[in-house]
Amino acid sequence: MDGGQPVSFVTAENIFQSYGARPILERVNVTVDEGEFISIVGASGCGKSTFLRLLLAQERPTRGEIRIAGAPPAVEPGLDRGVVFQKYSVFPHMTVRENIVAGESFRTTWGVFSGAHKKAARDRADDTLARIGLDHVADQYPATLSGGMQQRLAIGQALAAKPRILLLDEPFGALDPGTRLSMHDFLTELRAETRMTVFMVTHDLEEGFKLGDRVLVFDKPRWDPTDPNAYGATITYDFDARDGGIPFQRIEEDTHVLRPA
Ligand SMILES: Nc1ncnc2c1ncn2[C@@H]1O[C@H](COP(=O)(O)OP(=O)(O)OP(=O)(O)O)[C@@H](O)[C@H]1O
Repeated sequence: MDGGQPVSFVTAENIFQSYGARPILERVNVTVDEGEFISIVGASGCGKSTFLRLLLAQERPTRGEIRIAGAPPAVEPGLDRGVVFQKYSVFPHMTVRENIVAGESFRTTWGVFSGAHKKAARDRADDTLARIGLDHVADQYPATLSGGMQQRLAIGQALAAKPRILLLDEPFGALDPGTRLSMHDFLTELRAETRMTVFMVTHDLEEGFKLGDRVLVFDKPRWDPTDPNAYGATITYDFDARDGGIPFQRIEEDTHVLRPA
């Protein structure tokens, strides 16, 4: 913040991304303020996860530039950006507590703690586990936890490194509706505490509007029926979703983004 005004934190400027000759994203432009929660929706295969990978610097765009706090995103994982996927975000061979310690250790030079640092890291991990309601299963392995608990662990692990940006790729997609709702509350609380910037890909428009400050719709503005892969997707709508945003039904009518691909 600068004099009370939000300052652009993440910027995507004229991003194009192609795999071989196939365009996936084209002319993606967006500016995000620190602390905003950005939901990303769009048809399957339109490049939502690709956009997250660009933010993570796992890939470089074919054209255009991503900037985080004024600089290209660092290639090292886990320093300023934490990531959670629908599945497989935690280490199955580590206990719950070890997973949290591992999340924080991404901030260290070598990715490991030693001596007194290790003990302090375990204590901090126990605080985090109490915070996310998993202290009673600290010594268990992830496979023994429910889906909701595993995703809470994954989010706790991603937050242990104190990232400024949290990237969520359909984090609740595999959970039953009740667990999903309690995860919404959990994420809302965590966000109020940390004021982190969040990008969340979801197939659930209601979830996107409920949690997001803005909902970005990725879609193909140009479409060749004889060659569906001829053009890439871009951000076709950028909805203000604060205070409930625009009603779900209207989005569906206006954009058709949820039509099956
Ligand atoms: N490394 C890659 N090489 C070639 N093609 C890729 C690569 N990664 C992704 N793709 C293709 O790019 C397209 C966009 O993929 P992406 O996963 O970003 O879409 P998405 O919108 O996240 O889809 P979904 O909603 O189904 O998860 C897909 O057709 C995918 O097959």
